Amino acid sequence: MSDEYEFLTLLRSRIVHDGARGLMDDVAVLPLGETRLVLTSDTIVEGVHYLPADPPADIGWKLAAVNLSDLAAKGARPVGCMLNYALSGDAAWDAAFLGGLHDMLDRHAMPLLGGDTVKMPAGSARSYSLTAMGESRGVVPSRAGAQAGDRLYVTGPVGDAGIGLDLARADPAASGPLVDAYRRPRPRLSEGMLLAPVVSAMMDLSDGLLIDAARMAQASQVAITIDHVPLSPALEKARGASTAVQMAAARAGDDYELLFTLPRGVAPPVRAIPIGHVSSGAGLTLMIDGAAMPLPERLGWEH
Ligand SMILES: Nc1ncnc2c1ncn2[C@@H]1O[C@H](COP(=O)(O)OP(=O)(O)OP(=O)(O)O)[C@@H](O)[C@H]1O
Ligand SMILES: Cc1ncc(C[n+]2csc(CCOP(=O)(O)O)c2C)c(N)n1
Ligand SMILES: [Mg+2]
Repeated sequence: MSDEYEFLTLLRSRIVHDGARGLMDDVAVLPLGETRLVLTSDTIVEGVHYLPADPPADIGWKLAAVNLSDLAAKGARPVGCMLNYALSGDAAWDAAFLGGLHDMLDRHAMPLLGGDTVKMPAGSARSYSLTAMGESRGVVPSRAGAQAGDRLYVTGPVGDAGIGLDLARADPAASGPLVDAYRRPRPRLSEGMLLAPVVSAMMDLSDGLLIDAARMAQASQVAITIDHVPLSPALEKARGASTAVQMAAARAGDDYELLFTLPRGVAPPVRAIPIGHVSSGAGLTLMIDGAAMPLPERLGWEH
């Protein structure tokens, strides 16, 4: 059991408010008059979520994108956010970070409303947090609604960011679509809004397809089978499409695509790739090229 899983289990035992969704979802949801407030908070840590040599504008972009992605997963419209910032000691670096943060926020009309600024002890790794608020006037899909018989989809291929991270680690000046997928993820907000009214369950892919699908199965109390690991042309060109490459892509994380289920016979209203199905029971099955694969001990990212 990971430290994170153990801590979340402890937190869950103390949760009493319905708005927390049992801490089994991407967000909290608070009814507010006619609408629902959708709340999420994500932190990125130097050396854990980004590389110290990553360009500051990309780090700011990524902080905004990972938070917006949780709103996308619930079909929420961004309404505002709060930033917790640790000064770098380099004013130009801080300005570039804010430039990238605002690039991403502006694309989705997300106003920055406030926050807090601190200084860290010299030499300590830095971390940045954003709390994002969205609103929804319709259904806010959860991870828990997948039903036996549903089909499983993803809004795009997985694994690009994982290879992008390897490339950026090897050469901080590396560029191209895979490095971009790692440094400049694109949260699927318009897709999420179109999907929210029709899906039975939805979440974003941050920790890896396998672990996130296993979480959806657990929250929905169903079994999920993945029979296709979708790879991008760029990834196939760089690494091929062997079983090992597909397995790595399914565990890599940082994808920020939407994973969702639809009743059989309902066509997705956005471009999406069918990757499996839901059945009664529990747990996750992975098929690659028609063969059931033993699941790796670690399905994805867990702290
Ligand atoms: N320190 C914490 N205090 C209270 N709730 C927490 C804490 N950490 C996580 N949670 C809650 O646990 C649930 C799962 O969180 P998790 O971070 O795994 O989801 P996520 O934000 O979708 O994932 P990711 O961080 O990979 O984007 C959410 O409801 C989240 O609000
Ligand atoms: C330098 C560096 N090393 C590894 C990774 C990969 N990674 C770290 S945490 C995480 C899941 C999301 O985190 P959380 O669940 O905390 O939101 C992923 C995919 C990275 N992005 N940067
Ligand atoms: Mg999420």
